[in-house]
Amino acid sequence: MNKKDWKGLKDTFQVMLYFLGLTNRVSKIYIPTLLFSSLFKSAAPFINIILPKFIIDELMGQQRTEVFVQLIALIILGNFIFNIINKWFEMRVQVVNEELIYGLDLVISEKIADMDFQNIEDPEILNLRERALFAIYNEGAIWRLVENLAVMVSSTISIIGLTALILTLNGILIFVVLAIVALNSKIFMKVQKLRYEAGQKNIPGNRAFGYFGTLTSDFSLGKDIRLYNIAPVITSKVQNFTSQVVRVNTQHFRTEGKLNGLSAINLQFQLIIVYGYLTYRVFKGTMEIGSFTMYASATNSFCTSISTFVNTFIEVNQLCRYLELFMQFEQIENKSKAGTRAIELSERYVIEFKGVSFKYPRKEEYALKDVSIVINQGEKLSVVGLNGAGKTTFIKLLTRLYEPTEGEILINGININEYKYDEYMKILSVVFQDYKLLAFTIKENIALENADAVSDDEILKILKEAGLEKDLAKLERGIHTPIYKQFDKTGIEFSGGQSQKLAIGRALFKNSPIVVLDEPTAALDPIAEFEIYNKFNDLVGNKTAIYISHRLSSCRFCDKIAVFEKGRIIQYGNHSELMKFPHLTYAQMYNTQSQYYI
Ligand SMILES: Nc1ncnc2c1ncn2[C@@H]1O[C@H](COP(=O)(O)OP(=O)(O)OP(=O)(O)O)[C@@H](O)[C@H]1O
Repeated sequence: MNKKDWKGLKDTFQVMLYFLGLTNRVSKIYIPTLLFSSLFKSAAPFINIILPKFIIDELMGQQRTEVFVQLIALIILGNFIFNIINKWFEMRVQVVNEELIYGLDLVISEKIADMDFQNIEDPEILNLRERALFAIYNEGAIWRLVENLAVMVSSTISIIGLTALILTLNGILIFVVLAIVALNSKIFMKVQKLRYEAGQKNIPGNRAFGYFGTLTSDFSLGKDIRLYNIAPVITSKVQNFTSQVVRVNTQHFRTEGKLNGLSAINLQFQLIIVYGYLTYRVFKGTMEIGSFTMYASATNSFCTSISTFVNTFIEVNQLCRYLELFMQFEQIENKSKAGTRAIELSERYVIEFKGVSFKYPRKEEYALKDVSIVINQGEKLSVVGLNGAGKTTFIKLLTRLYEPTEGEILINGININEYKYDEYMKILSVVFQDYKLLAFTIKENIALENADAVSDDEILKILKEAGLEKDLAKLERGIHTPIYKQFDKTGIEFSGGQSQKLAIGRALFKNSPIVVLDEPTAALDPIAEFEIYNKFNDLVGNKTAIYISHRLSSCRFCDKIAVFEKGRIIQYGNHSELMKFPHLTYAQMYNTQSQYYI
């Protein structure tokens, strides 16, 4: 074995240990169940190897009926008991398998939900995730690994027992079998390599199937699919990918078939040698028929066990290559949650951006450049600017979805990254433009994890403040009405404006000292917008509030306005201060919009 082989073996063991640990974390009984099942399986075949020898010896020798009947009864009873216990083990293995699969699903979902947001958008990490999940879901790599390890244990036990048995006859037979197995293992390795290569070639095709599969079941795309007649485009793309996958698989299975045929021929050679030798011994009179049967079947079982062991080991090695990707994915560091400082609960939270610049991952240009601003406790700040000016990015940094490339963001003089992530999230209520409602009831959408602990009246009060009172009055089940129809056909589909009010209600319910609304009124009609803004100062009270809006009329409610352009703050002040400069951006934007209102 050269240095590279040793390293490969070391990596394989590392991956194996990692996944055994992970499996044990997910299900404590999985490994013991599989292990006992394998131990049992490896011991049982000995009944059918050793007992027939005594039956044949008896038939060829003294032919005592009672001994013959006893031996037959023993073999039947032995097999009966073995089968019953084996079935029980199979059933248990199936149950624990399910438990493991669900548990691993949960581990993967938690990892994805817990990942730094910027990683979710990073194409390299997306690619790694894709390949890691492909190994788990399409290749079933984790459970195959554990199952294979159990098979290796059971075949090792069989090999030890059978070697002892065969050595009582002729040690050379063992070498004959080993030589054939070595030859067939080479073939098996080649088959595995081809399978891996075919799998890798099929990844783009499988990814496309996954994508197109979700397209057709994505309810939100239903309208576009019908109105733009997208279905034929999807079908033709799927057909393209199908023929690509079929081409790769046809070529692969053709080669695999030839190699498997070669391996079958090798096995015939082994049979000829073993049976030839045993027959020679019988003819020479140095072996009885009973022993002939026992040794023939022991040598066959030895060959099967050793092939199983070697092939399983090769497969484990291959699986570890797949699983390494998952290991890398699971070990991606979670930087945004590294803070350890407790947030001091206070009435005052002063936010400060100090020379903050930011580039999105793998982007050359700055989305924010040298932004410095102080937002005092209770202040209402309006953030305005043209599309792409950097307004949402400003909020994404404040909410720790991304970290500044340069400069820092402070709250009460301390870098926000130092605060414990969960505690920091509690001081912020944010409604983004692309907020999402869930297929839960209205109450659950508002109160989320606290839904059971909160009274209906509290929720109704919030929804009234958010302007949804009249809409709720029309619903038979009120706040217990489910949204969307995924789980309940009487679920409702809110309009854009109603959904937005609900999302605002969710932010109000959170009752955090800092409220951020990123274009909160975009989907609202002018009357609802007027009502929300009129009421908003009351709703928000003395909380700090940051509003991003394209409707500049809303800025008049705010203490300060920050005008963004190309990632920089180019103007800052209140409405009347900024209107004093008619040739600058704010006044021009305001005047242009007000022309349309008049
Ligand atoms: N996830 C992202 N990855 C790469 N670039 C991005 C990403 N999100 C935004 N950008 C870029 O960063 C810049 C600022 O975008 P941002 O969304 O902050 O603008 P905005 O002022 O909120 O725009 P809008 O008014 O359209 O919502 C734009 O050039 C945009 O293309």
